[in-house]
Amino acid sequence: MFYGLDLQNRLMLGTAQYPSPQVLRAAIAASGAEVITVSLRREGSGGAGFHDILRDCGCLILPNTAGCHTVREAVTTAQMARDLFGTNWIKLEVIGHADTLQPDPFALVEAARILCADGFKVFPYTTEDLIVGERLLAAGCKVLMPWGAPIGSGQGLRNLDGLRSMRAHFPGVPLVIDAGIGTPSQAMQAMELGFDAVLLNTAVAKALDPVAMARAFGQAVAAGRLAHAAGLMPRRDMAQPSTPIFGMAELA
Ligand SMILES: CC(=O)[C@@H](O)[C@H](O)COP(=O)(O)O
Repeated sequence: MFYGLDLQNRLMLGTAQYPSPQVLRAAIAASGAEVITVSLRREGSGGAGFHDILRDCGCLILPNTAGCHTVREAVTTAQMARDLFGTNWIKLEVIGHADTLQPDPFALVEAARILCADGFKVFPYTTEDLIVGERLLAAGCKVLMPWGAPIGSGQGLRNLDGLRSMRAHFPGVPLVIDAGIGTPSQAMQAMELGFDAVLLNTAVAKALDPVAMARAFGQAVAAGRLAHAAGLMPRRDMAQPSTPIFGMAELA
């Protein structure tokens, strides 16, 4: 549940960098996504076509504060987004470093505290750091969005151990892998690990065929979720025959 909302489709799709509004529209439909994220800047510069897509696609809009570097910027952007989109959902990004676009954990927690107190349902883009996660929950967040890898890098789940620990440490908290996913198999891996959803943008928008790629990601996320629910076999160091050995011919 994401702030009381259950989602059948666990792929959340970004809406930036598509070759055209038509391709964006078709990619959203092909992905099956029920939630799309929109930056306030993009909304402002997207034109009527973009606005129509947001209105007609039937998806929930998760506005984001992409590009914000300070608490003040992020909080103001979130408040403007609430007015513009008529939702109190906000994907909170407070960027701390220009090269890695990694979140500033201190500013993030502070902005989350202010926005939660103001009635927002905050989806904070964070790292896999457990203490920062604890602080975000204490600030009022009910969902955490750890990064897979730096935004736009396509590196996948870069700190697998850290993400596994995070999943184990916050068993009841919806965790969404956000950013850095480059291939459908990486998205599937996140879901197999028990993450609740995957948010991505660049891998679809910059594909040669974004519509086909959106479909591939939708299917991968669904398959990973199904596999996790089905119970994956434990890994073993040594071989174990999968065919029973009784009944073998005895050679005298
Ligand atoms: C669109 C958005 O919110 C991005 O900031 C997000 O984190 C996606 O990252 P990728 O583009 O790496 O998928």
